[in-house]
Amino acid sequence: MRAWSVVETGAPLQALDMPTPEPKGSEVLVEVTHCGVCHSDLHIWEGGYDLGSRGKLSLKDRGVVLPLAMGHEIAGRVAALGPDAKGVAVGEAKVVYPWIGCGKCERCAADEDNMCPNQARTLGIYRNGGYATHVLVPDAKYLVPMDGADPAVAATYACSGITVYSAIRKLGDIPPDRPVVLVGAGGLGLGAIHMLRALGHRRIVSVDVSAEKLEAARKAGATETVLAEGDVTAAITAACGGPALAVIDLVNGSATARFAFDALGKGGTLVQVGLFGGEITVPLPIMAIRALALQGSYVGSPSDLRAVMALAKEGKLSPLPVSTAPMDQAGAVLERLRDGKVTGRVVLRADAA
Ligand SMILES: NC(=O)c1ccc[n+]([C@@H]2O[C@H](COP(=O)([O-])OP(=O)(O)OC[C@H]3O[C@@H](n4cnc5c(N)ncnc54)[C@H](O)[C@@H]3O)[C@@H](O)[C@H]2O)c1
Ligand SMILES: [Zn+2]
Ligand SMILES: [Zn+2]
Repeated sequence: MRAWSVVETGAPLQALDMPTPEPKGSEVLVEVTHCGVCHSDLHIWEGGYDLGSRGKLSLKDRGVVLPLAMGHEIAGRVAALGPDAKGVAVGEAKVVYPWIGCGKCERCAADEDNMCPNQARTLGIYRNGGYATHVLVPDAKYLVPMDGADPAVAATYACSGITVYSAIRKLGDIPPDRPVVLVGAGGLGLGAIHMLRALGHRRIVSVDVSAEKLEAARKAGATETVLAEGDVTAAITAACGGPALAVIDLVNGSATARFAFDALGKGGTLVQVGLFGGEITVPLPIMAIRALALQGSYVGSPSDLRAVMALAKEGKLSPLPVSTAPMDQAGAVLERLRDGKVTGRVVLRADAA
């Protein structure tokens, strides 16, 4: 097999040839057909997270070992089965749930792998992922049937789809006409617009630094857009017709979290999803007096992936704008994403490499 791998932080990816793994026990070998390029891959490639005054969370701190084939938005076909693999057959088209936990703890037993304290089996971060011709999946239960979906779009549900689905649910019960503010109109941001619409929301305020991204947000169904310059808090308040009660920050850097927090009105919730990094300080009496909630959100569960695939199958979820590129162009795609030149998602195609 071949894996387009990070060998050194920030250096070009290298195509490494290695023996194709033979699945043991309940493992399943999947031949990758598609893999989305997520901004989280960029954070890995660039070497870690910015923790503001606490410095940096490096790959070493996170336990990420190089060389690594990144890629956690994987679609493919079952290529080989371990002797104990059940409920799956060679040749079947699947989306891979990559946020795999230890498989032994209470959270994993409750179908909450993304909340497992030990994520050592997560594909594309701690184990080789989908920037490769093949990926080894620990168990067939992490494979969701493609069910006739476009694999290039369905691949994106494994991260951006479930991430926005899970983040929206953390806002609680919001009436369909109450505005939901989305900071960032990239892969996740456009996905979140489609998801909000699929869930019946009618007012969506999209905020981004790029006029071009805001144009894409309007096409996707945002009802208001705010260019993130000048007094962004005031612009968000104006777009909402008052202080915001529901904000999802899909960038979550020092600047965006600041204006997102400041835009919150009484009883408002800010869900923090992005990993751009940095920090904000919050005035504690304001938190209390306004009864505000700050809530982090990390990807989604295996059942979230099944729920998102079902929404798509019912025709409720418009597909994220996806363009494809050959797998061997992964490094160039990462550079375009870093430079803000990607609208929607780029999905790598293994057969085109
Ligand atoms: N918490 C999670 O579970 C989770 C899951 C997936 C991705 N992420 C993170 O979410 C973030 C977004 O991922 P993506 O794939 O959508 O990235 P992307 O590069 O496709 O989109 C980022 C968007 O943010 C905009 N932006 C950048 N700086 C901004 C600013 N200061 N103000 C307003 N807009 C700004 C960009 O113009 C772009 O449209 C990344 O940090 C990624 O790592 C988190
Ligand atoms: Zn991702
Ligand atoms: Zn676990």
